[in-house]
Amino acid sequence: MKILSVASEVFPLIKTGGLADVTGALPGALAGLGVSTRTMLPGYPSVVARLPKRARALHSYPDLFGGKAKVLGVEIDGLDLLVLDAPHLFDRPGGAYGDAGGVDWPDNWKRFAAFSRAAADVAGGAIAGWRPDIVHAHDWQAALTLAYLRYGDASAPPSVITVHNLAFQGQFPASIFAELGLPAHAMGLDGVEYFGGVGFLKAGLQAASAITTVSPTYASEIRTPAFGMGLDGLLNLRAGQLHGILNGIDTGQWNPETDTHLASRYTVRTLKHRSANRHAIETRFGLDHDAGPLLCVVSRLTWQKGMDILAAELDRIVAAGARLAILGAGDQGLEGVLLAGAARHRGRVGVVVGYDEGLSHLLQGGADAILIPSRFEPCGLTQLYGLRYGCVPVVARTGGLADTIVDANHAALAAGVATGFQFAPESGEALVDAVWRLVGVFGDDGAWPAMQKQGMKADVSWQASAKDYVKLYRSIAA
Ligand SMILES: Nc1ncnc2c1ncn2[C@@H]1O[C@H](COP(=O)(O)OP(=O)(O)O[C@H]2O[C@H](CO)[C@@H](O)[C@H](O)[C@H]2O)[C@@H](O)[C@H]1O
Repeated sequence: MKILSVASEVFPLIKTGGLADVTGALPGALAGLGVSTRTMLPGYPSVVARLPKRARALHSYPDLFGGKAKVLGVEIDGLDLLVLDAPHLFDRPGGAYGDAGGVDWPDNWKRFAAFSRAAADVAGGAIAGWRPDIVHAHDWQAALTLAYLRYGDASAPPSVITVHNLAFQGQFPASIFAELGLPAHAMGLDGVEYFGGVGFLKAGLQAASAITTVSPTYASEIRTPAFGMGLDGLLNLRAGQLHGILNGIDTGQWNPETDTHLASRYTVRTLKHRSANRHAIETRFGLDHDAGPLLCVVSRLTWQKGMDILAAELDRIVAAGARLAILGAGDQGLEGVLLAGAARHRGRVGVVVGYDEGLSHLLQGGADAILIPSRFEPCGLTQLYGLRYGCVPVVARTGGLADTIVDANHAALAAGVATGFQFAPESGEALVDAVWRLVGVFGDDGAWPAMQKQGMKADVSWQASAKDYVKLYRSIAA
């Protein structure tokens, strides 16, 4: 079976968050099940820089939304890629979605409409000798692919759309509709129209043969007004086609036994070797060297991730005897509050502002626990990395966090099945209460390593979920 995966981020070529991890790892897991994936992504500068000199142009456009464009076929790091090389849309400094200051590009609608147009062309057979059996679009940036297929190509292959985060919907004014090249009747309630404008994600949800999101709990949550972000009505209408398939992780990239980002590598049998990583973290974050629990955070600094809740509780977390190493970037107001907290608690709280893949591995490999106080979390990957690295997750009970962590309540501890700490509601009180519970278990040198080891035994690979995707692909192809 042949899949065309369409995504705006793919690790290791371009990553701003968890989407890239998933689109970079899933093809490898599917390959073992007899499913081959070609992944289409935009030709950002970081992607074009990785292309071989003579990458083959498999399809060309004299004019794609205002400039010349080509679809280049390459293989990089085992991924079979189709890169949309369209310099007028993607060759610019800054990030994938905005300038260096984080402000969204004003022509994002055009960039991702063009990307989707080209993906729909590939799905329809634009590349000689290759046509996919299924089109799998990820998030709003790829969603319009399915609308182009729905309104353009009667023989279009069946499709899946995966929602990695319903908070990002690609909502634009109605005035852009005329430039999308869709027929007039597409601008309707069951088409691309969304609250009077054009909704890219909405259009994809409407057109897809099947909808998935990245955990079973989030699949239920988004059917409620509290989590549906305006799309719960549509998702309820399409509930029969909505599936929650848990993310896995790339257990090759994330393996404490071989991870070159660590100061010291280890296995479930040599947990004591984590102490060198712990020491390296303390040095890097300017923290005291002591025997109390070292907590970490690896996160986008946003409201979704509950980083304001965390920032407001630094004093009480420090008072509980914990130290905290925070790696994050995002909201500049939050960066300031956290840096001020670190200045107030020298030696107890350290903050590194920025995006640093290697440091994120070191934190998982040396901190005792990772805090994830998200207000909502479609799946979450950092708790899965935490499990694999013996970095005990402390999570809000929501979305995929609720699905992947076994709370250390009395019964779970007694049965030896606990893998972390869950708290609810998503409040400062509940977070601090969970930290106190952690401090209690940390002081028990039987229970604590048992919990680390139990987490390390959890299956966080793609194995089970890749099978679920194959089942879904087969069911819609039939
Ligand atoms: N400052 C920093 N430096 C280095 N690395 C950093 C970093 N900040 C974050 N990261 C890394 O970025 C990734 C973030 O993963 P999340 O699961 O939290 O995804 P995110 O919320 O971006 O995406 C959405 O999509 C994913 C994938 O489906 C869902 O799991 C998730 O719930 C949903 O919100 C992890 O690999 C993490 O280590």
